[in-house]
Amino acid sequence: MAITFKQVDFTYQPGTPFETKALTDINLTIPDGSYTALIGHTGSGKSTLLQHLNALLKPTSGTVTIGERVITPETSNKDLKKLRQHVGIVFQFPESQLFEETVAKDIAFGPQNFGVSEADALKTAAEMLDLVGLDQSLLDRSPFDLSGGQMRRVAIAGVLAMQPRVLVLDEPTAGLDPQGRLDMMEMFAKLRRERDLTVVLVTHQMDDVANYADHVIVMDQGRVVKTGAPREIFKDPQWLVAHQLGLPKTTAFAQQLIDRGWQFDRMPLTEDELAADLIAQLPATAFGGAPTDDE
Ligand SMILES: Nc1ncnc2c1ncn2[C@@H]1O[C@H](COP(=O)(O)OP(=O)(O)OP(=O)(O)O)[C@@H](O)[C@H]1O
Repeated sequence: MAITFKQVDFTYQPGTPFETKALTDINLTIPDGSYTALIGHTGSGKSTLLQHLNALLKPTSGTVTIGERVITPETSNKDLKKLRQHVGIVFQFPESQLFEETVAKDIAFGPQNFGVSEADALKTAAEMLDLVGLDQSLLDRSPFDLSGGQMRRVAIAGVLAMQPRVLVLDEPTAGLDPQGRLDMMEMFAKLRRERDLTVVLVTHQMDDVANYADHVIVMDQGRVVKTGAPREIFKDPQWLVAHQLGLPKTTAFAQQLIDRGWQFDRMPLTEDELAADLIAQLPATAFGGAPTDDE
């Protein structure tokens, strides 16, 4: 499901001494089926933009088109249920929103709220638990007895239980250890493949952008300052620094080599790409020479 912003402005608390303009003239498209990363330094407007993706916030001016649905400043708060079902948002630290006495009930809560029978919602809960890589034996446990990583997966299962077509992730790996982060990111990649989802990832982790995203939106001071494929975004390290953004580790390493006279046909983004480029440039003897027929 594609999402398009046209000339969107958003102001918090307009007409008060606390008035803050958070979005200015946003024009962008999140392509259907894309894995879009939304990046920008603190306060650039990412969370504000994210809340427009399912009309939790409505533009102060301009339009947001989500699939067939057009949201304008005049859109009523009624009748947004379907939209909220289609666009599932996993907020930061989603485990803080768990509240039911069992994992199964917590995951089933959303569908039941949308009129699904208890039996069907519990069946969905079991399927979703599987989808997020947790064992069925957890269904009857209290969510508060689980580890932090498991709790987060349960919260994500609750969002997936609504069968969204767009999954929005706000810093989903915050607070996890490196292995937990990798597992979580791999889980989203698998979910996207298996469920044909459009994914929107808000992140400060440039490695995740390089490894997973196919489309990037860069924000600065409430404006979109660049959009493009990761390779396009990361090819200009000075521009990134000027916008207080880092480079993926692999790209930063390649940049150091470039500064020492190495050349790359393309800026390597992932470890695999860097390894392939380095091997191609090193003399075969560096690896003990190419095997001969005698060996
Ligand atoms: N509820 C609010 N009321 C008033 N101003 C707000 C509110 N939420 C955010 N802002 C302001 O809007 C601007 C954009 O903030 P936003 O949280 O969208 O940025 P962000 O890029 O998500 O930041 P971070 O990376 O720290 O999460 C900032 O100037 C912020 O202070």
